[in-house]
Amino acid sequence: MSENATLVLLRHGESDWNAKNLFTGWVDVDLTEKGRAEALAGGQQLREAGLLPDVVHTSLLRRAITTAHLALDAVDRHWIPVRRSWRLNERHYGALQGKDKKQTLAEFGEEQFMLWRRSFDVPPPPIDDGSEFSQAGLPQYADLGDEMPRTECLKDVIARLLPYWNSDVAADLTPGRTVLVAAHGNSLRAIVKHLDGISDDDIAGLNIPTGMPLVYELDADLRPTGDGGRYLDPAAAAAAAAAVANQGR
Ligand SMILES: O=C(O)[C@H](O)COP(=O)(O)O
Repeated sequence: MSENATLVLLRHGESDWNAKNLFTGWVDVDLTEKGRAEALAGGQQLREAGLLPDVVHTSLLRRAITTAHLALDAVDRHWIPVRRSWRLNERHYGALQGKDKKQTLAEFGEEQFMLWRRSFDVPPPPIDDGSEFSQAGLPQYADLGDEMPRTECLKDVIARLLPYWNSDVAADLTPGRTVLVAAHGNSLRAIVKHLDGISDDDIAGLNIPTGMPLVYELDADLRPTGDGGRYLDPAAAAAAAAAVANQGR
């Protein structure tokens, strides 16, 4: 048995609002048919690579939960334990939730658009609790109290995600086991930044494609071995990540 643990990071398949090019954040939209197919394809990639998850962690958002279910169904691992946490949710996009990315770029210009979308520590304006795209009062977040975000930057995501990573995910990352984390573009950027030691400036250039497994072998200290994370289909992942980078243009 390997002395390493295997981590599989999987961003949800294309969502309804990904397809419409809308800022999504914590708005609980579903997958498109293309997104469902991406999730199944991600599971088939795991099967072909012989990667059989022993436990799965997801956010509380249906696009990640459904992606995990479809991918695990494709690899006959639908029966494994599942753990869910808001700490794996997508970055809360504040008052940008529901707004068109192209219109936002046109209205606020390149610098402000990129600051809100990809800077490390500049959050969008907070969302009003009365907004139709606010999550205030939803039962799944009832326990958050004052921790309930109204907007987040990537630094905020890292601060609320790492406690879960260091406790719940780390506890499952034992030698010889495979852990699937089905989450979101920015919560996975937070994990990759942590694992790869990417600087606060360089992280702006990292984009995660939908539905494509990113695999790490982690040592006993949960540090990546070898060359770090690897996509099972690197060429397709690079092309899809470039498309994510160009959203709004
Ligand atoms: O929440 C969203 O809008 C997307 O899932 C991530 O969007 P981004 O790639 O623009 O951060």
